[in-house]
Amino acid sequence: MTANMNAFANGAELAGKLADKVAETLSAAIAARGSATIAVSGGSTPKAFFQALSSRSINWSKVTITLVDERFVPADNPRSNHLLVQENLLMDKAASAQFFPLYQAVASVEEAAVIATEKTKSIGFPFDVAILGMGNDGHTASFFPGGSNLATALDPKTSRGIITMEAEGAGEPRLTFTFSSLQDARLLVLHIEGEGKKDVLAKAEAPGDETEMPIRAVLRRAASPVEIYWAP
Ligand SMILES: O=C1O[C@H](COP(=O)(O)O)[C@@H](O)[C@H](O)[C@H]1O
Repeated sequence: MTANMNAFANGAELAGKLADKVAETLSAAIAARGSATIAVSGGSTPKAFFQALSSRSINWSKVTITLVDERFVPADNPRSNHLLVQENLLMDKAASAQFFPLYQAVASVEEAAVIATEKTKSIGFPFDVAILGMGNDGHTASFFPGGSNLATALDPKTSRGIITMEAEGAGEPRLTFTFSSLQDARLLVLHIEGEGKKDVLAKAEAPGDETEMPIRAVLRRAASPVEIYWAP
């Protein structure tokens, strides 16, 4: 599909403009369908964007937020994506939004994936907004190079929902929405910052195997145009 580059002078400008675009999209979804859904990423990049978004005046009580992916750790773990969202997005005006976590307090990550899929069944057909990040290894969501379930996660025939992923670069076992769940979001954003990530993106845009840089699946095959938000 197409990818559009939206470049900004710095991270603060990007955070504000992306928050405006997302707030506008969520409001339009509420006006059209009575509710709105958004799946967000974790990691180190989205903090300022989350804080900016939480200040936007939209009808947050009609918004459901979930995660694109999560580590199999409880929400009080410093590496939890839930914790990042809790501390930076589910506050201020956005405190009234509903949040669906992917982590479940059960014995195995496989069991958690089944429960999370069931609990998120009512959202994301498609998501109104999905915000993806990208690691320096070309992973997005928890689609890691060498990941245990990578082929299944990227297969367009794999149904919507959450599957598990284990990979050397992933740390803990992961829970991730599948490619089919994310690629048709009404607003599909790839949010990256820094010159290093720009270089990784250029490499991903060059010919090569999707399994080496799984972000390629999104750049090449997403049904929705990919809006790239980048700042140095
Ligand atoms: O592991 C993860 O990393 C990516 C990228 O994170 P960043 O720290 O390089 O911004 C993130 O998109 C994903 O949600 C997260 O689980």
